[in-house]
Amino acid sequence: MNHFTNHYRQLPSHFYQVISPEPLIDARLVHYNRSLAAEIGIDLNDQQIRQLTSGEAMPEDFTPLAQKYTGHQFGYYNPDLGDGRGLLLGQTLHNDRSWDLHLKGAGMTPFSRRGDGRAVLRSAVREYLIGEALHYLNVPTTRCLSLCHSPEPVYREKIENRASYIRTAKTHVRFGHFEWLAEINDRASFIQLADYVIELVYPHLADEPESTRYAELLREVCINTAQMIAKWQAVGFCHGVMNSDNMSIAGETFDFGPYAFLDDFKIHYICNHSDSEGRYAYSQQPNIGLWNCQVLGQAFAMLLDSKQIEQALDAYVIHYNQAYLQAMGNKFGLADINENDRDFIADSLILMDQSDIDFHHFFKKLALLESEREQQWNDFIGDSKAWRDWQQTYLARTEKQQREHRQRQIQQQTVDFVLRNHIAQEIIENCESGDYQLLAQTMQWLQTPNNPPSELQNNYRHFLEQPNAAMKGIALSCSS
Ligand SMILES: Nc1ncnc2c1ncn2[C@@H]1O[C@H](COP(=O)(O)OP(=O)(O)OP(=O)(O)O)[C@@H](O)[C@H]1O
Repeated sequence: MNHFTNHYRQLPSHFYQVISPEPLIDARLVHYNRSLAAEIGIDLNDQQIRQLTSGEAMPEDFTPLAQKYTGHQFGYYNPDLGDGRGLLLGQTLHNDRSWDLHLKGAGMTPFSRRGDGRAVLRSAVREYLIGEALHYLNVPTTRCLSLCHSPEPVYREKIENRASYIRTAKTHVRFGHFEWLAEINDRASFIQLADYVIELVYPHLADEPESTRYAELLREVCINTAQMIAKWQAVGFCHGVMNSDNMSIAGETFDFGPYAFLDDFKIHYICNHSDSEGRYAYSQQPNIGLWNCQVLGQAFAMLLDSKQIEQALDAYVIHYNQAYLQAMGNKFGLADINENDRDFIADSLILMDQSDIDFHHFFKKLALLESEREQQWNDFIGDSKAWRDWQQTYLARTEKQQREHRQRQIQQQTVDFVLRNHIAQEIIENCESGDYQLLAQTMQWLQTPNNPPSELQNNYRHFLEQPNAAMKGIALSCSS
């Protein structure tokens, strides 16, 4: 039995505008994420979820509303943001937990500015897939529950099909919500929002005295953000649009732009074609995470002194560095990971960058090094002095480790099925032609990225191999 509500409505009324979604015409249900539905206690049937996702009908306990927020986009403050094409329907309550349900592509709102309030199938499918991919890679993330497709034309750079989808998150409160309340100097509302976030996401802080509660909140948000970004780096995920309105206060990966997983390892890889200066390049993600936390810290100056803010930002740096070292050390199969390994990891990545080596395949082959199949490693890495030297360093670093342990450790971190852009593109094209089968299969396959089922290995071998040059860098436009 579902328990729906919309507790965001407890907050002051200038936080949102209540709006009805604009239903999709002739909407078809593309997919219903039943494993997520089971986790969060949703027992709607196919017809009900189609009606909800298309905006045709919804349980009466929901109150769709567009949230007001602001944020820094590409480094510049934009005061005019808010949900321009999505509505927070409300929450489902299950096992003493609350999950936001947000309908994206729901039509125009007072925050639409020059936009049409719509989402297109292409970007909807991409967001749908990546939430699952990251979730099963153990990266905190928002995920999608259901997706609808309509033949209604929507103009982007060409005519596309309209779509709408339900996104779930611990909360849809973004860094930008707090930036907005600081900008309008609304201290009382700021405290209300901070307490709302604590109750929902950081309930262990609820009993802290006021003098430390909000400092702790900022510190924990910084730590969660740092740990999330360390995981992005380790799985080779590039977000693409790390604007502060796209940063979740819960530390979940949120609002994916033209994201990508790395193919050939390029430290400064830029997945967003609009990002001409590489602000959001792979190498920049940790620093931009800190930059966004600084922006959030400035907003929290409403309640905190500069020392408290500095401590929170210091916590970001400390926790990022710890989490990154641990995750990358694991990836290289190192035991007793310590500070000395930091240079080894950095040097290894520089060499990979110079050698045009596929990020994911590198680790797969590394697991074979020193085994009876070592030839495969040599064939993969090629015969160069730089790599022979590297191999010596690596073998010296790992010589006291049991070979089987090291291999198992690497294999546990190695991803065989990576949601590369060419895979997403093939699925999008199938969906656009009305065939949703491959999307459904992929949603299954993403659940075991380290252990691809034989069906995937037999029928979609090109999903598991390094993409060829033609498939690399598929130009995925930023317009969504
Ligand atoms: N087609 C559109 N119509 C109206 N507003 C839009 C449209 N596309 C984006 N926006 C608005 O522009 C701003 C930035 O867009 P961005 O792409 O970061 O968000 P989004 O993907 O639309 O939504 P979310 O952040 O909830 O995932 C947001 O305020 C968003 O609502």
